[in-house]
Amino acid sequence: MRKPDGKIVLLGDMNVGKTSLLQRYMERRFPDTVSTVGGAFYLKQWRSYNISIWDTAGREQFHGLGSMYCRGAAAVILTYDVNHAQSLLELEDRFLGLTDSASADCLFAVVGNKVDLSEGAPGGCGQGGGRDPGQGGGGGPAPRPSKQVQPEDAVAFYKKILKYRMLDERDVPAAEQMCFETSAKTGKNVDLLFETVFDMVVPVILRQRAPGAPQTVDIAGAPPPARTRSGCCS
Ligand SMILES: Nc1nc2c(ncn2[C@@H]2O[C@H](COP(=O)(O)OP(=O)(O)OP(=O)(O)O)[C@@H](O)[C@H]2O)c(=O)[nH]1
Ligand SMILES: [Mg+2]
Repeated sequence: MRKPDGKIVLLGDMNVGKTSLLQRYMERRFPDTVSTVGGAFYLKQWRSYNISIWDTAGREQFHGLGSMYCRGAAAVILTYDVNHAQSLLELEDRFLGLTDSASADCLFAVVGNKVDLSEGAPGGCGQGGGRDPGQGGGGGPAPRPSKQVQPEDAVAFYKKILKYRMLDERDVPAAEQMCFETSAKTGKNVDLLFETVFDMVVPVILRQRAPGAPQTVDIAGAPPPARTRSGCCS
């Protein structure tokens, strides 16, 4: 098997729909999923490039693996559930630090999944939460959760990522281009998400391959990340 030319990693809390998004894109379906153990990857041929896409486990017990999966990544897709505000906060608190091992010019996409659940919901009702509503219990239709995270919250988080990575807004794709709202269930914006990221990752791959390009730092034996990064998003 040919070695992948570049790597994309999906990160995010458990149950936000990382595996479902990947399966929707790669297999064109929305099957039942089980919570991911460790990680798994798909290979995608995009133009003449071979891209690996890594699905990681959101469960806390696998957290330590995250930075290993991110090592040398050309893009990271940070995923939350639009009906569960805590899942966006978790990206900042738990997952962003894992990207220290990614490529220096790694791209970031911020993805709010499960928009189908709150579409048409009357404002202010429901509790949101990480689990899908309507899975048994009670009679009659389950109330729709209210959408807890708005696009501007995702844009604000994207800007925090840039600050954390010490990147200038002028040197990276605009927040509006890299923040998506998706539904793995209906397929909404799923192709747009992955194909935008693939297109943007190609120049990163080319830069990584260019003669004289700085090589990805192997952090296996490296000291902890620079102090200046810790806590700058809070
Ligand atoms: N309604 C709806 N449900 C979704 C969507 N995406 C995922 N789900 C459901 O949410 C649950 C969790 O989905 P997964 O894809 O397994 O979540 P995950 O982020 O991979 O979770 P971990 O592997 O534990 O980190 C499953 O019951 C999915 O069917 C979506 O877009 N809409
Ligand atoms: Mg999963």
